[in-house]
Amino acid sequence: MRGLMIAKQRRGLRRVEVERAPRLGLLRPTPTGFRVTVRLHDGQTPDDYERVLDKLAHAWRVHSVRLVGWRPGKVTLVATMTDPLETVAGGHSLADGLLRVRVGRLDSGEWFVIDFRKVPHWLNVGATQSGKSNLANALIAGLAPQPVALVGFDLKGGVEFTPYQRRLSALATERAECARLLADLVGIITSRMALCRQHRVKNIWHPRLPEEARPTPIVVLVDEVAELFLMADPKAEKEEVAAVATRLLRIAQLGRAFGIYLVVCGQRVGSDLGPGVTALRAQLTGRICHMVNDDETAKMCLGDMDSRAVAAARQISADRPGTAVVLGADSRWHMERSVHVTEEEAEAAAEEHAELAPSWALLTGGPAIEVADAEELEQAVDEFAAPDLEDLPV
Ligand SMILES: Nc1ncnc2c1ncn2[C@@H]1O[C@H](COP(=O)(O)OP(=O)(O)OP(=O)(O)O)[C@@H](O)[C@H]1O
Repeated sequence: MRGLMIAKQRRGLRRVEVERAPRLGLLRPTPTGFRVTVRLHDGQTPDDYERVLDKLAHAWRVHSVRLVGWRPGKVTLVATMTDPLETVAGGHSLADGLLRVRVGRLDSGEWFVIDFRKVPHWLNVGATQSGKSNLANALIAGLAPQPVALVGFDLKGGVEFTPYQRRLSALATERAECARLLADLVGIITSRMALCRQHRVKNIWHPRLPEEARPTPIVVLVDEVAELFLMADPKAEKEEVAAVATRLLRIAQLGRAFGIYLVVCGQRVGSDLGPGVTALRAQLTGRICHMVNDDETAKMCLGDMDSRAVAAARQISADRPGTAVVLGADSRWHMERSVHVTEEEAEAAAEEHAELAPSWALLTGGPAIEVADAEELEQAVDEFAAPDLEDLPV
């Protein structure tokens, strides 16, 4: 490792960089390798370690080394002896508490948990055969036994989500149907707002809201999102696309507080699809980038947070489907591989828990509450809602 030293010269003092051995603390074993705290030399920062993790892995003869945390003057490194993503075993319950699903393993060996209450909306991107549907299967299998309503928007003509229909509260397979379901979902938000207002709480999870009044959380899975925005005949379709885009954006902006969560999957989410997609993408803070065909798509998915994340996504190989770069609750990026969940397994889970699917009528009817001032309520929705899509930057 490089450190800074003050070197004496004939005409004064000069700072020079020198190679210095890391000051390692005790090695503590983990299930997949070891963890160690390193004291930084004067002038070193955690970034100096981030830059040489590959070199450390070779020097220590381990599969990988990751920097998992730092305190002033110290960094903590985790070394993994073998590749934990080689195979990710299933065969256990994926549900991990309300609205939490253990969908895969991180390269640190820990579970990759999608926790909707921490990160409400997710973007799941990847080329064909990269593992997007497998991740959706894992989510369905993990959410099916939970008291959660599931809604499918399947723009592949229904081939993705129809097998799970008995556990879904609603399924839309065409854009016009999606527009109607989205309008219903905005209506659900409106009535949940009224409920929260009545109980003087800011969200449906507030302890002051009586348990019996707490509405069922809804997870909305959207497959092939580009199909919602592509227009063969802009003149005829513009209005419908704008309605879909505005409603989706409203749900993304307001959903968290009112228990509506989005998982948006697709091969492309580029701004070429229109300003609605750009605005929607900004609201989807959880990111999952499977193998993609170009840098642009990886950047669109992962943002410009860290060029190393984009480079890592571009290195995912086609013979490792289900592998992805993920960005979640801790705002750091990780390599992940999802648990392999076949369509048959997800379908079996959906069948087994079909009785947990609340009917759409029940969800849209909402609890019996008085809307004191419907006009004011509408106004509140508008206040939070999306700006005019025409005005959004592409
Ligand atoms: N984690 C995994 N482990 C092992 N195999 C996997 C994993 N994830 C996906 N696969 C396999 O890779 C193949 C492609 O996966 P999947 O259908 O999920 O990709 P996709 O991105 O949805 O593709 P498409 O867009 O073409 O529908 C499938 O045969 C699937 O079983």
